[in-house]
Amino acid sequence: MKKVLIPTKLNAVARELLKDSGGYNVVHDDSTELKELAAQHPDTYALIVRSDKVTPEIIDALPELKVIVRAGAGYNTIDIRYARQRGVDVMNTPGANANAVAEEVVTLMLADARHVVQADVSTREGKWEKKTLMGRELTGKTVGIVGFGAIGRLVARRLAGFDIKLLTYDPVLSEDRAEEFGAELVDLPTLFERCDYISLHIPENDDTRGMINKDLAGRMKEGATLVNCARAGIINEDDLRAVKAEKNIRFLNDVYPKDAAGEKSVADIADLMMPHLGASTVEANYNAAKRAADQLMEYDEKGMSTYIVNRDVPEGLDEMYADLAYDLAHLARQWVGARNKLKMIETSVYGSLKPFSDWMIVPILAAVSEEFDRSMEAAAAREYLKDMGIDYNDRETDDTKNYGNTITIDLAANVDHGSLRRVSIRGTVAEGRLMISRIDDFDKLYFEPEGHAVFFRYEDRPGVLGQIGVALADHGINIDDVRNPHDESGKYSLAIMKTSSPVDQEIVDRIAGEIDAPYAVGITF
Ligand SMILES: NC(=O)C1=CN([C@@H]2O[C@H](COP(=O)(O)OP(=O)(O)OC[C@H]3O[C@@H](n4cnc5c(N)ncnc54)[C@H](O)[C@@H]3O)[C@@H](O)[C@H]2O)C=CC1
Ligand SMILES: O=C(O)CCC(=O)C(=O)O
Repeated sequence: MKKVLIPTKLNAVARELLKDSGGYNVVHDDSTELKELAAQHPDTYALIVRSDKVTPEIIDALPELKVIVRAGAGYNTIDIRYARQRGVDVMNTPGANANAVAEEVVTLMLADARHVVQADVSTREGKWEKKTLMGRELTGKTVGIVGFGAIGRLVARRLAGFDIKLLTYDPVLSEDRAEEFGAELVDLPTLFERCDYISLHIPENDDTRGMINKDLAGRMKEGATLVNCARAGIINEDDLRAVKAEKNIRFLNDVYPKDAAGEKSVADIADLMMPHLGASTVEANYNAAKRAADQLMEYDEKGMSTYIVNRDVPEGLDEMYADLAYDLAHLARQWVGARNKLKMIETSVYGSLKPFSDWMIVPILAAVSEEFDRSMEAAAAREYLKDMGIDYNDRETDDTKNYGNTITIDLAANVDHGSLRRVSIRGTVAEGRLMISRIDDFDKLYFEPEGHAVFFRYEDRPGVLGQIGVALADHGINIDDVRNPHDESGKYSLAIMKTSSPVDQEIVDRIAGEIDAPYAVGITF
């Protein structure tokens, strides 16, 4: 029998379903530390967790481990890359607890607007504070939802009865799809400027960490409300602190860097705090537990699952080329504007990579869309592109061009006034290193996508490189490497500089303004 370890408070339905199937020996213990349980049960085959941290140490302590099921949505607490290295599949149960979070968001908004917590305390104290506890109505307000996935969409539906004006921002959402939910698709700064309530429903990852920064918080309307029932890391807490008092912003919060008792660093800026209760309803706990057990049994029956979030590269493909596709697409995405709506992806795959051209959409999509992970499947990627209204074309390629094993990725995205911004980037692997060989008309670049870099495309003239160098130095940023090719016409130059530290896009944009560079990107590979 396969041993399943459930080291967390999870509805008993998971345990019962697995036991009843006759194939599993289930250890369900929510009072012992996971580390200790791992030491006691080294023969564990499957681990079912909630927000429990699954570190390399835990994975190493379980040599028989084959699968980890996250009974929930966010898997930022599981080291999925290390799990992959160890041949461990990781699944989540997307959507299973979405309604619970959506209801929590509405609860927080109303509770704050009507001072429910203070009113209860003061009335119990014998006070009668009708004047000071004057509330506000949610009806008719403008609400912005950042991240229009399972939870974001349910928040929209649950709030529909309040006759709100709904705005949303999600880089992979089409206008038509947003409209189906009665939402207007806008860019992130617009959403922050126009909304009375803003609710965050995005995953925490390398791209979203610290995303809610001084610039965005500073755009909020006086007295507007920010709700975070997603993950703590997506807000730059100090930036929010800096603008909160000045703008009289309300901040309603469910999530923290660590799921544990103790002082909370946001306590001084949060107007309402919950101990990560978003998914803590009887219904959600049941749904997520049942889904975890069902998915595990289905995985064992079929030997695979569409819910795996850390799938591997196909057999025969050198993983470096998957990394290359990812890096090329990552740069292309920044080039066309990370927040601009993507309209088209085209690829040309040459040489021995051709048999994998179909699959390459997986790392490409993972690089351009937060909703997609490199571990997902090509069929899911194509479904996803259709859903999002993104045209995808894997072009026929001609090997007589002698490009060797190269990949070209073209992206096009809508810019503000409805026109398209396009870029074409080609790369290869040489001497065991990833190489970017071409960006649009700038050829023979042989640039290694590693560390931090800035790119500026400008009309060629003397002195520009110096100007950029001085501007970076003003911010304490050192330049480690410089390329400065001209395009075929000789009219334009591309400054590529590797930098000692990341360069905020805000700084990049400022320098771009100074040197009149319409295309300017700061990136970390
Ligand atoms: N407080 C709680 O107890 C819970 C919190 N969560 C958190 O909520 C997050 C969202 O959950 P779901 O809606 O179920 O996930 P989901 O995967 O269905 O939706 C996430 C959405 O965010 C979008 N997105 C990704 N990056 C973005 C960006 N930079 N800007 C705007 N949109 C972006 C994606 O395109 C996607 O549509 C989870 O990742 C998890 O961290 C989830 C469940 C419970
Ligand atoms: O299981 C929980 O209580 C946390 C849920 C959550 O944050 C998630 O599903 O991402």
